[in-house]
Amino acid sequence: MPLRIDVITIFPDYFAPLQLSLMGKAQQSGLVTIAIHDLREFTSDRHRSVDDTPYGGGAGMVMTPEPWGQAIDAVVTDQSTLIVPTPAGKLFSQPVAAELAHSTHLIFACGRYEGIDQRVVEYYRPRIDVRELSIGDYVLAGGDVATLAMIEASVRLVPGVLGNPESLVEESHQLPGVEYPSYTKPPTWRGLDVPEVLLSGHHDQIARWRAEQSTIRTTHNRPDLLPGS
Ligand SMILES: CC(C)N1CCN(Cc2ccc(Cn3ccc4ccc(-c5n[nH]c(N)c5C#N)cc43)cc2)CC1
Repeated sequence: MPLRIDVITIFPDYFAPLQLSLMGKAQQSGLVTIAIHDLREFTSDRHRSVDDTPYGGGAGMVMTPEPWGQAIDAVVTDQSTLIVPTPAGKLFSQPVAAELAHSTHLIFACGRYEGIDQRVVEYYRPRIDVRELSIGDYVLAGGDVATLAMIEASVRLVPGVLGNPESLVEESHQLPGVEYPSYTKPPTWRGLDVPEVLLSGHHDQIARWRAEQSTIRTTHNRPDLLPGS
């Protein structure tokens, strides 16, 4: 049963990259099907409007609920998970990507402006799994880029999508922290040599060196990922 993904957005062209590379191959192989829907196709007024002023005042505009209700109703099943990207969401992570990779049907609601009327989440929450997710503590102009990131992170974990599942095995067994530095040919480049140990063929020494390098990089770049932090 392929993973089905429906993306609802006012900028369908944002998702053209999903036809390329690994995501494109995943679709061609039938492991994943991805459909992009223009929210404005679900409006009923002449101007195809999707936003209005916020109740209670405040800056900007809020996306009105009805087009979202029409669009989600057009694709939803009882197996659906509705993902709503938002700065206020729970943090998206590799474990969440693994959960999404094993879903049956994902619907991504890509908001813009100041967000989507909260009643959309309130309406679907009693009916299907609804997840408000954020990809990080910085502010984007909408949910489209976040959706691209979450789709790529999740789809690469769908069994059969990655040509070399070995890289997933290594990724999953990796010690907490960031990965070690990687090198390839040539052995010397602009006077810089590949670390000698990597050319030695001593796999135990290579593994030890890589673990040390991971710890050094994690300590420097991501001390929050160190064990016990
Ligand atoms: C007081 C009141 C008027 N302010 C109202 C706006 N608040 C913050 C605010 C700022 C910008 C946007 C733009 N936007 C629209 C839909 C949407 C979806 C995701 C994201 C998003 N940003 N960063 C992430 N990691 C995200 C994810 N995932 C951003 C989105 C939405 C929301 C700040 C408070």
